[in-house]
Amino acid sequence: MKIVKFGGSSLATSEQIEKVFQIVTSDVERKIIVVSAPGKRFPDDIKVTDLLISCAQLSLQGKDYSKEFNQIIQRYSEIANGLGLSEDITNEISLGIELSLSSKKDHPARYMDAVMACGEDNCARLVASYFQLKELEASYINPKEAGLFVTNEPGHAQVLAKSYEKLFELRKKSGILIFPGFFGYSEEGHIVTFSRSGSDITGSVVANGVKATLYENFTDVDAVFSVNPAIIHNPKEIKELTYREMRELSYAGFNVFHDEALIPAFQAGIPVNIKNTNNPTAPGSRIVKERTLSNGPLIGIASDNGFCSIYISKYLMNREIGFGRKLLQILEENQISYEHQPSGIDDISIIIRQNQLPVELECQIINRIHDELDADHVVVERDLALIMLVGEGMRHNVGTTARASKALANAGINIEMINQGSSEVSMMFGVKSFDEKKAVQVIYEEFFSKSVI
Ligand SMILES: Nc1ncnc2c1ncn2[C@@H]1O[C@H](COP(=O)(O)OP(=O)(O)O)[C@@H](O)[C@H]1O
Ligand SMILES: N[C@@H](CC(=O)OP(=O)(O)O)C(=O)O
Repeated sequence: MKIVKFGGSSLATSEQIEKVFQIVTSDVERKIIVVSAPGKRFPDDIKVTDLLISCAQLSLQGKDYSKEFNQIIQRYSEIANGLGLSEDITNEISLGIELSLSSKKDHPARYMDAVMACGEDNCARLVASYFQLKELEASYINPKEAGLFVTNEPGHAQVLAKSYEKLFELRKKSGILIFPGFFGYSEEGHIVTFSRSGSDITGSVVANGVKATLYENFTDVDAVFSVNPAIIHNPKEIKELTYREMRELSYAGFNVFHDEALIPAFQAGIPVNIKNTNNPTAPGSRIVKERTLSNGPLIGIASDNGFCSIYISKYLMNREIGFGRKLLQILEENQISYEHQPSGIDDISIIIRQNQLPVELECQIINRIHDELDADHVVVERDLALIMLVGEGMRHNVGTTARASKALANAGINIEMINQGSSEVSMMFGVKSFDEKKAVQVIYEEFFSKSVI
């Protein structure tokens, strides 16, 4: 049994949904179909999820949301008409979204989640109706009925272990099941969404639950590329990569697959195949436990910006028991999570996402670090980008750091920080955000211009 997830780009129009139908019916193993909400039809288009967010925000502020609401209904209506479905389904969708928008607002984050989930939920109902119209035995399944239970963390749900046993029972259901992605239910019965792009997580969780043989993730590119195609034109395709490599790359900026979506599939040993809805016969990229190391040290280079570092130095920091704990406690008390923590003998840098550190908070934190830890220097550096070099081959290749730093130096790019991940499959360079693209380009040139992967 295969679990097949289709992303927003694969559900954006009726023509795309016809492709989905062809793909599903071309393989009898494709039994459970996880769908996102209709995504962008063209680069400047707005995803249905973003329109729902706008509606919910306006509604929370007591403002008129009819313009955005009509845009949403228009999207569903065009799809339904294009697929030859009756007007009834659009009317039902309209009523359902209106009902959700007029529900209780006493818990805004919970309200937002319930409205956002309408995107996937209605898309699943629509796809199921279309499959039925085509005389396929297919039905919509609600995540609560299926047993997808999650933590009560609005916008950041995590699956509860008890879901897996319940999801296994889906194997007994006949016909094709259309499962809405992106949300589950808390034990109290509330709708809770995963983080953005979280339908990938639903697919992985369901694949684990039913012990699928394969998790196919259909998107709009032929493969996972070794670098973001927005930075390098026509980059090399990755045929096969390990779970660890994909986790590092998606965390660091490859938004083709959600970084939290690997663990459930990995735990059940289920391979993931990223494929293209617009070119389904292309083999795509396979994410597996182990791969043969035929290429050079790297499989991919990812990058992301919007980081800052808090640099702290204090003579004999290495001998001071509890220094790190006290430092992290200051962050914890300010509800700040950190991403990396490169350190030396007398100094340490804490890398955090910049949006967690408004300027007022920065001053307070600097003062506390000076006062409570008696630090010699505390410096906050903003607007950093992190360039992540990833590859299982790094463990067996000497000189990777030297090659990357030489490429950066030749391009006149200053390295703000280097961090070798303890997993030994990644290495991170911190550069100024304005150097991000150039840094990725020169490192790509150094490692990929002649290699075969
Ligand atoms: N390294 C990469 N390989 C492939 N695609 C990438 C990579 N980095 C970023 N992307 C982008 O990810 C997009 C697919 O992800 P997404 O937009 O979430 O698709 P979907 O609508 O299927 O969920 C691609 O169109 C591509 O622009
Ligand atoms: N629709 C949700 C969840 C999702 O997974 O979407 P997509 O498959 O389009 O990335 C979002 O936009 O976040």
